Amino acid sequence: MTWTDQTSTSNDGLRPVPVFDQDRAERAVRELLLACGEDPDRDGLRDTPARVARAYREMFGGLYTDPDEVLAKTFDESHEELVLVTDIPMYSNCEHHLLPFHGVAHVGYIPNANGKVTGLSKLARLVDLYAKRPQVQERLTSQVADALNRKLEPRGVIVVMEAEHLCMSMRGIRKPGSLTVTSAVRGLMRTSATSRAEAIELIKGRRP
Ligand SMILES: Nc1nc2c(ncn2[C@@H]2O[C@H](COP(=O)(O)OP(=O)(O)OP(=O)(O)O)[C@@H](O)[C@H]2O)c(=O)[nH]1
Ligand SMILES: [Zn+2]
Repeated sequence: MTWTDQTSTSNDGLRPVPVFDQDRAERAVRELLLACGEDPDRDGLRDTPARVARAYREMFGGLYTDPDEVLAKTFDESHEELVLVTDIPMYSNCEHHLLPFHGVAHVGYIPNANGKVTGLSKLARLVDLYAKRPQVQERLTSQVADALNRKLEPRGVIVVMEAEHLCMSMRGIRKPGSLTVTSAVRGLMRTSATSRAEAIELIKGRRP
């Protein structure tokens, strides 16, 4: 496991996790049900540990994929102005409560003078990949921006995410509908107020 941003370790905190351990996850879910006072052998729960484990394998699937592969293919296109994909649906899980946060991501970049651009779907793939990890929204936002910055060497990058955190809606402080907005800007998007304002205007402007 060599990719640069991979920081996950196994449960013992020592080794990187190369693959999802289905058996271990099933045992853990069974333990959790027992800890809650449930009977994991009753009809409705019998298949639940396996199901939950499979769901986690899918939801944390981004731990097992190299983000640089997503951006491996680039095109030479002489476009040196903003490329922006807005409203990319985003589902992640907060690493504090393992509860979902979900919303939309807006991802934009200004290609460099060589016009190195990537396929539009790759921006959404990148959001997906990083979202499918135990996350905090700030890190998710930065990781998408940093991956684009590293691989495309663009003149600027902007990533904005808006999400509702279920750990704030269905439990704890219980504020359904509250939105957390995070942004990460790199290069020209950080240094040029005009470039940043143009991108933010386009992100905001699509709303009625
Ligand atoms: N900064 C940040 N905080 C998050 C994110 N997702 C969840 N949290 C917060 O993580 C914090 C964890 O706080 P703790 O005090 O350790 O846990 P807690 O007792 O369950 O906190 P409450 O949610 O306030 O009940 C909470 O304030 C959550 O709102 C995130 O993506 N970014
Ligand atoms: Zn949380």
